[in-house]
Amino acid sequence: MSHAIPEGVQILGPELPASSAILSPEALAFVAGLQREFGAVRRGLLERRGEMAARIAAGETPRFLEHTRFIREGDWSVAPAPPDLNDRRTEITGPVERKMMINALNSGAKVFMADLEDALSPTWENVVQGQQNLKDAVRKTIRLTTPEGKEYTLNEQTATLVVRPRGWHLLERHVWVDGQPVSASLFDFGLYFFHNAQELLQRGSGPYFYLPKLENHLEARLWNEVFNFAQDSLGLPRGTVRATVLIETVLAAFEMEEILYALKEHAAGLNAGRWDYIFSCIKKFATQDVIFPDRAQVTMTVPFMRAYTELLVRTCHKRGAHAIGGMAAFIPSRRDPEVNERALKAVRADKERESGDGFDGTWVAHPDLVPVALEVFNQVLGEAPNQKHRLREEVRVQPEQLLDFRIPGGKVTEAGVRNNISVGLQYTAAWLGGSGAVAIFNLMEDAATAEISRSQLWQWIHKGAVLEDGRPLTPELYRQLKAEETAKLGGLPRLQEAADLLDSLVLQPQFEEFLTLPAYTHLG
Ligand SMILES: CC(=O)SCCNC(=O)CCNC(=O)[C@H](O)C(C)(C)COP(=O)(O)OP(=O)(O)OC[C@H]1O[C@@H](n2cnc3c(N)ncnc32)[C@H](O)[C@@H]1OP(=O)(O)O
Ligand SMILES: O=CC(=O)O
Ligand SMILES: [Mg+2]
Repeated sequence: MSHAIPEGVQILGPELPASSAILSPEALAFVAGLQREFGAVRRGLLERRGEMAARIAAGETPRFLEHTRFIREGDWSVAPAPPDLNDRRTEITGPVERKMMINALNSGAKVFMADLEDALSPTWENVVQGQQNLKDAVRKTIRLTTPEGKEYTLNEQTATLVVRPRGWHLLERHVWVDGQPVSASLFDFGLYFFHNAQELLQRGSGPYFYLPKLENHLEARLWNEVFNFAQDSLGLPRGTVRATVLIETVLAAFEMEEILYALKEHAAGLNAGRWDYIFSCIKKFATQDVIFPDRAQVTMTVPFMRAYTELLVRTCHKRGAHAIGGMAAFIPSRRDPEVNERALKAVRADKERESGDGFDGTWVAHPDLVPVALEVFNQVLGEAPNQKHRLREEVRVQPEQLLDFRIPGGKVTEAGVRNNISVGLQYTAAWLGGSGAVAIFNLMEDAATAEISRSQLWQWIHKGAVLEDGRPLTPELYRQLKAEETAKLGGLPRLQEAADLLDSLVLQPQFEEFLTLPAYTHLG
């Protein structure tokens, strides 16, 4: 690289057009400072995840924590929301890709969650260019002219920007600090914060984040320490950062209050990240005698998903925090009116349930879904920015309800197996090609939904699931169905690599923690 690199930092990725602006010596020094301060604690917390998983595999049942009872019984609230994060009735999400970011910011949604996580394939180019796109979005200079000559610029009024860095389990292998790859969370957070925090404040906004895949309040506490360190380093007041935590692991559902408490003045709310949550339920109990039915049957209205979302709303409102709903995966179509109508109907029903339950806002995956989500939430909220006054004190959720994964009428079918195989293949191939969110069979698929598909296949094969027609799902039957599904996908780029990855994920005896960990070794 042409510019100086701080002592102890190595850049292994190639120089890109955005490198000099994004990977400046000062920005890299900031990220290296975070890594040196927090890298060891992060590793310790990941080890703790492994220990907890082993205890559950040995039969321990998660419970609300005894030693944090004082938090649950204490009288405290999170800090009031900043003005541009008080009305979150519709939030659009999408990867940090230039055209989509402009479309999302212009979509009419109140918030845009710019995603470096589930929706982004973290190629070196995607993460570095993504930071440049974010920098331009903050300064409102983001624009694009397509090869066909179509111009994209920002409207006068745009959504509030919230950024989702990658989860604690991931590394950014193109940047090393003192001989180790840097934490992807610290890399994504650090670069965004360094380049934009001051600018955002001057513009009347702030550095706002979504925090993914936390498993417990100690991981939230680590984020809180990162925020304090980052704010102190740049001379910004503590409490400038605002973070909304995705409750998208089954263990985090037992520590929702503790997570808000750990983030103290930085806590903004919780989000019901349904897809990773389902994945986590399958994963954490993968070695026990629980068999989940076809993916399409694990809906938001099954008892354990109701218990989790009801508890989330009650917890948030008790503490003055926003409760944000999740992503209905139905994708509208501008080409097929029937698909479009089906998607709008399904999304409307999902948003009606959420707004009726007390959520203050929700996620949508596509600009054409913003109007329906807004309409549904407008009906419930009217002029009010949120419905935090609905305390939902009647909600009582026992640990057993969060852990009772039985689904009345649930079945594993050949169609369900084929669907999981095909989605696993198509999504992994797209991810390897640099796209982290894709529409497959008219549904949004991203890293979280794809995890469900491959973890179900593992579970069905390894726990002896029997299809509704009486056949067990053996490795041989899986191989046969996979060969047929692969043949249907013809010349899809990176298909063979995706098929090899899927085979190893579903056939190996041990359950792989995240599909993106082995897949990342194949990425540019
Ligand atoms: C489990 C979770 O974590 S959920 C959150 C993470 N997942 C996501 O954020 C997924 C977000 N959604 C998407 O990525 C996309 O909607 C997809 C990939 C599912 C479908 O995208 P496409 O196939 O491009 O959809 P389609 O062709 O209908 O797009 C029409 C237009 O809408 C735009 N668009 C579609 N989705 C989005 C979005 N989320 N944000 C902004 N613009 C979007 C397209 O760029 C296109 O714009 P153009 O007309 O200017 O060319
Ligand atoms: O990140 C959201 C989810 O559903 O997973
Ligand atoms: Mg997720």
